[in-house]
Amino acid sequence: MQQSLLEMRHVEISYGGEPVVHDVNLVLKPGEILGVVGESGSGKSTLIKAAMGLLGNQGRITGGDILYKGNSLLHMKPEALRKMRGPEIAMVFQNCASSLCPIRRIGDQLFELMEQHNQRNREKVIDRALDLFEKMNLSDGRNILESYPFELSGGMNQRVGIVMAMMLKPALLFADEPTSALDVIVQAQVVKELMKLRDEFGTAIVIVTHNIGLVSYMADKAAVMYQGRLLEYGATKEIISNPQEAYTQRLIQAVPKIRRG
Ligand SMILES: Nc1ncnc2c1ncn2[C@@H]1O[C@H](COP(=O)(O)OP(=O)(O)OP(=O)(O)O)[C@@H](O)[C@H]1O
Repeated sequence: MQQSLLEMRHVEISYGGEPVVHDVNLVLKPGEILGVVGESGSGKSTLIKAAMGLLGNQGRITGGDILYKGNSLLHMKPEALRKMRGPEIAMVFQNCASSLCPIRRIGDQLFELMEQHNQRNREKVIDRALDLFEKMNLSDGRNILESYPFELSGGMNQRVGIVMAMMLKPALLFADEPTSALDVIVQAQVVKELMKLRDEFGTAIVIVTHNIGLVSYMADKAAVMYQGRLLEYGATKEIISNPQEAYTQRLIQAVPKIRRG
């Protein structure tokens, strides 16, 4: 049987001692896409922050365990966890531009990132970046490397953020609302490009979104969160075609349908 890449077992997460995520159980296999959907405050981002070791001072995993490739992340030293971020587990945020330094060229930021992981061969770094830019439909990669973030559009910066996250070939990519700041046409393009990355590199993706339509389109598995609990979890097709919970039914019904004629 294929080993799971990420597993959450009865996970409880608290801020300031107050539990906000309760008893979450999930399994993600290599190359799978999991869509985590739910309303604001339901705990979606908290789940992925916990797996990245980025809960901050107030946040703690207060119950259960999170395993990556069979190893507990809870018992990992902060330094080991830091080393995993990038080459093993990477993250894309809602607004990648804000995590880029506005006054430094994209290329310099890329080299710095790679240097932190002991990859100092500039030619190799450029080759990898240009290849990824192309996969993300950014045709003029060399020009982008020379650009500052403010010179690029929101969609371009978002793609740059995804390229940055993919530079170290992570096995797992967390994407927290990666397209919600973009207009709908660019959203659709970025989603397709994310799926292409999964197909080409076998990267598993956990995508957090409010949009169950997006989950239906791209995710193999779906997790519906409500008030810190996993309300429904399973194969996306099953959940969309046969939702068990009234909340999931409402989410599906709320997706606008376009009728012509
Ligand atoms: N740093 C923090 N300190 C205290 N409470 C927090 C903190 N971050 C999140 N919370 C609380 O944890 C709960 C879950 O929040 P979380 O951000 O994970 O939800 P979410 O589903 O990702 O929401 P959104 O879609 O708005 O991003 C909420 O009640 C929120 O107020």
